[in-house]
Amino acid sequence: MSEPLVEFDDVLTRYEPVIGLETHVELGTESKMFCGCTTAFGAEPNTQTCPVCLGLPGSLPVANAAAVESTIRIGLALGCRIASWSRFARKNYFYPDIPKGFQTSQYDEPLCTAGHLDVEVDGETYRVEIERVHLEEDTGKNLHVGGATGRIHGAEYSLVDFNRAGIPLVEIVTRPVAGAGAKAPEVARAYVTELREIIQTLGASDVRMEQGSLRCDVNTSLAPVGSLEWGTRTETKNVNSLRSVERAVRYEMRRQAAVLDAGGRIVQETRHFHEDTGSTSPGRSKEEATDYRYFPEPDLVPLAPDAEWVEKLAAGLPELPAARRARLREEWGLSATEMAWLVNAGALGVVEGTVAAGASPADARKWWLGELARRANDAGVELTALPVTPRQVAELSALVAEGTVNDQLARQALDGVLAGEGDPRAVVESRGLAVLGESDELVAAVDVAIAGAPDVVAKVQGGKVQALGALVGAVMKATRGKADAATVRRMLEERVLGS
Ligand SMILES: Nc1ncnc2c1ncn2[C@@H]1O[C@H](COP(=O)(O)OP(=O)(O)OP(=O)(O)O)[C@@H](O)[C@H]1O
Ligand SMILES: [Mg+2]
Ligand SMILES: [Mg+2]
Repeated sequence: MSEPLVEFDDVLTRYEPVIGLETHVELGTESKMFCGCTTAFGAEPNTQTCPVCLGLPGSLPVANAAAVESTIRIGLALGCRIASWSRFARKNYFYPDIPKGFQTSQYDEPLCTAGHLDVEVDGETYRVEIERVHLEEDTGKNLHVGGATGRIHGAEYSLVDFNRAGIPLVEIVTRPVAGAGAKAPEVARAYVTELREIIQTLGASDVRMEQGSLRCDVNTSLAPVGSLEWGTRTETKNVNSLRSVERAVRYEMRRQAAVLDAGGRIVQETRHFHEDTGSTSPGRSKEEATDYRYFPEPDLVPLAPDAEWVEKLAAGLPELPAARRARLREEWGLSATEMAWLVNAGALGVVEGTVAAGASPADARKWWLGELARRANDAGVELTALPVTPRQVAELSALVAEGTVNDQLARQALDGVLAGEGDPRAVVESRGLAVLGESDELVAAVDVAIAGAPDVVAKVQGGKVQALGALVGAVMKATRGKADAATVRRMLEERVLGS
């Protein structure tokens, strides 16, 4: 189904976009949220269930302390206020993948509230306010089988796998973000990117979007420029790549503008994102919170994290990505653009590894942002996909620093490394790339150059010292770049000028 779309730039002439992100993260705890079943991914369907996560009558849940701890740490990393008293609630709705007929979630008493996350897009900082971070449980998975199309409506029957039901799920909800204008799609993506990196740094989840351990619902609305009221949002569900987050916002902006231009109204609904076309299509019209008949979960005691524990968790937080980037920029002397480029290339780790393996930050930066970036670009691959390790790059720069090779020979050694010939030192050996010292071979080459150019020698001796360059060049050529130019120059001076 193709819908009318307004050109992206054209949208901004009449409308202001507002975005909001709900991110669900499956926590990497050993066991499920309210029972002892394992959370391991990829097992045979329905082999990781018990009466609690199947919602059998009479079974009683117990909250997983490790999941509560992870949620608080995520809240702390986002600068949230941590509640001293918090409760679970039942979110009632009927769907085959929720065995209990309700999802145990948090409603008006979440664990964490009022945080923020700053993200950078094209050198501008955007503050994304966090409304709340709460703990809930994941649903099971419906599998639609058979039928002409294999899709939900064409399926002959559906199966349900409850292995995922009850896995701890943290939901991080932003407040509406206005004022990003044309950058709204990129701000949405930058936010999810940064959030994902924070959670990864905390070790709270493996945050694999393609496996669904991090999933994003992307809310988008448009309001006429200058309007005091926000427009009606649509909610694009379960967007499962960073690129898709950006595309979903972009598409919804263009689609909604066309609806509004034609005098239509946006209905509050969920929408599905289609990777292949980058478009969205309608899902179900959205329940209001009242439709869920939320009420406090009677089977679980309230959570009351004590202040001392929360303080201890705060003190134990690792260095977060933004702080790490700021520190490395300082230590490595990178410009903001260089840092942004490295982050984008996912290459912070390889540069860090090169420094850790003994290279100076200046050398590590020179190799990765210079020669290696060029090679990756020429080969049309990611920088980190080049078949060279940080340790090998450090070895290359050590070979240059100790004078075994010059820059040109080092690049030839890199050729060998990339061709799979082994470590740099081994390649220097096997390809015979070491710089020539004041060896018999070099003395001979110097003598040949002098004998072959009496006119140049006469010029130099007559006072035109700069003419010596021609002789240096001849020696370098004769030794195929393996000589050290400064050594050659000194040897020539000794012989021609007797100094
Ligand atoms: N006018 C708007 N335009 C864009 N985003 C909005 C707008 N109003 C609210 N939002 C965003 O929509 C999201 C709503 O998420 P929230 O979890 O509060 O409710 P929900 O989507 O109705 O519930 P559920 O968790 O059941 O999906 C928030 O991120 C919020 O910032
Ligand atoms: Mg939602
Ligand atoms: Mg939500």
